[in-house]
Amino acid sequence: MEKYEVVKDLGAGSFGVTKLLKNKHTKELVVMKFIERGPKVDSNVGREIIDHRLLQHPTVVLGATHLGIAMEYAAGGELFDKICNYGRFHEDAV
Ligand SMILES: Nc1ncnc2c1ncn2[C@@H]1O[C@H](COP(=O)(O)OP(=O)(O)OP(=O)(O)O)[C@@H](O)[C@H]1O
Repeated sequence: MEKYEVVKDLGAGSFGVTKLLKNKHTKELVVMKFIERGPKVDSNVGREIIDHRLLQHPTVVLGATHLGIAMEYAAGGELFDKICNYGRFHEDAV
């Protein structure tokens, strides 16, 4: 993890916090979801890892205190907002 610097916190979900990281050398952006090791790592987390594997093979990092799931950065904003705006656009068109 020393290769990366935190750009910003993206948000927090039921399991942990998600941060945007930048590789200090290549400048590549990556998203990492940090889940504290312990009881929170349950079958729901397992399902999330399987879901990510179906989309794109994730890098799962096991640290001393946290489980990390690395993802591609989706920079286009919130999917929820896009779906709501899509619905509004189609209502207006009718
Ligand atoms: N790959 C990503 N690229 C860009 N933003 C992301 C990415 N993954 C998560 N985020 C942002 O981080 C926030 C928190 O994500 P996280 O996966 O921790 O929780 P969630 O999916 O919103 O909630 P829950 O885990 O409770 O279903 C998201 O709402 C989203 O705004």
